[in-house]
Amino acid sequence: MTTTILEVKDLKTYYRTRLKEHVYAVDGVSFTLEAGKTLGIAGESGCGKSTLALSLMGFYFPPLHFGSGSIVINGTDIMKLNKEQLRKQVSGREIAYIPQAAMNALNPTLRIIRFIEDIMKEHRPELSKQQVWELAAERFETLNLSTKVLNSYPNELSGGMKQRTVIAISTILNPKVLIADEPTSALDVTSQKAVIKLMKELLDKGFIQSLVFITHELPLLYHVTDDIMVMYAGEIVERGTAEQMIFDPLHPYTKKLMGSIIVPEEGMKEHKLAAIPGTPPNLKNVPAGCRFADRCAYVHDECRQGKVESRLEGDRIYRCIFEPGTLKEWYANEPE
Ligand SMILES: Nc1ncnc2c1ncn2[C@@H]1O[C@H](COP(=O)(O)OP(=O)(O)OP(=O)(O)O)[C@@H](O)[C@H]1O
Repeated sequence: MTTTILEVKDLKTYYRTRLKEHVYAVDGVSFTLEAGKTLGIAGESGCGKSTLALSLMGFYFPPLHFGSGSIVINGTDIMKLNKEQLRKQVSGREIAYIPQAAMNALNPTLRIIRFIEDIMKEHRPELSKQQVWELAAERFETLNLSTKVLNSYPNELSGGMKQRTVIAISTILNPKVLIADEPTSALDVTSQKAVIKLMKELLDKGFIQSLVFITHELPLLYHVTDDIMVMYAGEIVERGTAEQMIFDPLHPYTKKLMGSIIVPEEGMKEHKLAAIPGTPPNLKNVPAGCRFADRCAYVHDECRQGKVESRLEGDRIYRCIFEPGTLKEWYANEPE
């Protein structure tokens, strides 16, 4: 039996700029995440991935605003909670977020244990300092991280160790969902592997129940996640298993994104996002029809006529007016 941990329905969030313009960064996003599953989110820069992560955490601080929709975590619609309830009951406990470059944001004047003490002061005030130390040491040992780290200052740690430490701290309360935003970028390959191993261990040991992994490193998603969701201009344009999305994409944008990864043998080539000609639309004023139309090699007049809704194809979802058979025929006839 599968248990749904996170259910997002038609979520719309936006930035209000100083000029009072609205940037519709998350524009009608719906998806679910089951216990034990990992979900990758891919897409070019500016497509709304980080804003989606912030929105799922309930981090609505100007200029980011909630528009509409629901975010149900473990049965609770967090948008029905007030800020205080969100901070105490949800953040870190139900869902934890590791933002981009989080490891560089650690206060350099504090020892690592202090960050854990601060979390516990808020969430487990009954614990003594000694008990917090024991709890932290046990967690670090279980995750094969040296307990010496707890007495270190952030700048005494290597980049990879700092990132693993941030992950261990962020998951100390056993959140149901961990959202990691580009957790391996800026790390060398060995450290990337160690970070991914750590996240898998967190899942295997039940310290987290599901993982959302945001990255540009598409080969990483293939190895790390069960499913991949592709975002374009604030919308989900396709979701499927990692295998389907990489080797058998339906949406022309996914096809372009995954285009450079076509090596089915042992592992994958270490390719980054293939550059796609053109730029995503301005999210202050998105086109009425398909948002990818201006950059799509298969665009037809119908693509620009009205909003394109998501379609269900078997167990996958995609947002294009054309049938899978038509798209696949076009792709098959494409010159290599
Ligand atoms: N503080 C802000 N004020 C106004 N617009 C913003 C703000 N932060 C982000 N945006 C806009 O929101 C949109 C989505 O940005 P977001 O950072 O979520 O994209 P992303 O896919 O995570 O990109 P990246 O991979 O570069 O982090 C972009 O158009 C961006 O310019």
